[in-house]
Amino acid sequence: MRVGLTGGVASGKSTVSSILRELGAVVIDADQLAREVVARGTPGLERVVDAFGPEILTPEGDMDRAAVGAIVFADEAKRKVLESIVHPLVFERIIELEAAAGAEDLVVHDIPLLAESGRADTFDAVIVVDAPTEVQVERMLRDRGWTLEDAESRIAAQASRDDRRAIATYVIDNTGTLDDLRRRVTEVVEELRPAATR
Ligand SMILES: CC(C)(COP(=O)(O)OP(=O)(O)OC[C@H]1O[C@@H](n2cnc3c(N)ncnc32)[C@H](O)[C@@H]1O)[C@@H](O)C(=O)NCCC(=O)NCCS
Ligand SMILES: Nc1ncnc2c1ncn2[C@@H]1O[C@H](COP(=O)(O)OP(=O)(O)OP(=O)(O)O)[C@@H](O)[C@H]1O
Repeated sequence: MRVGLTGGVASGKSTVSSILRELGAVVIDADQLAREVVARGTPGLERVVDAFGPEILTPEGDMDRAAVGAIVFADEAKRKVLESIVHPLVFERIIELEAAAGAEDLVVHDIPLLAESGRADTFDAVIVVDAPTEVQVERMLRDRGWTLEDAESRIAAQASRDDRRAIATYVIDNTGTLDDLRRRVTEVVEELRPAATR
């Protein structure tokens, strides 16, 4: 069974992914793949440098993620350029990893931009991690050291909460404690598992 997992920035997707892994799911993480395809020395990074200039490299030759983030979350056209390089490479890797998963596995695709992609209906079910905007902002400021402007520009670059909830088979509300979250994720997996073995 293939399940899409999405949620706004800092809604708690990665936390839900780790709980799902502990519960035995195979998780394919688009954010992680988006890092791998532009790792030091890759053709992907070369294309990003061609588009954005060598100033987006650190002295060690890695992509300076904070610098690229500052550029693309302030300018939609530049964000589209970056996405046009990174997304097809991520998509290729997703296909490869999916082919390697067992037919009986619960395969969860953690895709931050699933609502934006128009691909939600290619999954057997979609889990949306949901938290009010104020909670997302509070977590970004508290845990990532971002400024209010950084936080708001990422939220502005994403689909609305309503757009995400509209594609959900299951909404996981993440306004409570981590224990509440774990309970809710376990409940959703219990509902998914019988469907997976049918
Ligand atoms: C701009 C980059 C370099 C910033 O890196 P940084 O380490 O600060 O953030 P990270 O990659 O960990 O992403 C954190 C969160 O930001 C949000 N985000 C990332 N890219 C985008 C985007 N293109 N549009 C909207 N939100 C985004 C997501 O909620 C994501 O979970 C990086 O996010 C990137 O390469 N983005 C383009 C690729 C992409 O679209 N990735 C998202 C899904 S594949
Ligand atoms: N229920 C919760 N209570 C308190 N903190 C939480 C809760 N859920 C998640 N967090 C914290 O909020 C932050 C954001 O969570 P997480 O990294 O899982 O979000 P994300 O949706 O994966 O973010 P991104 O879109 O940036 O990848 C993390 O520091 C995480 O530990």
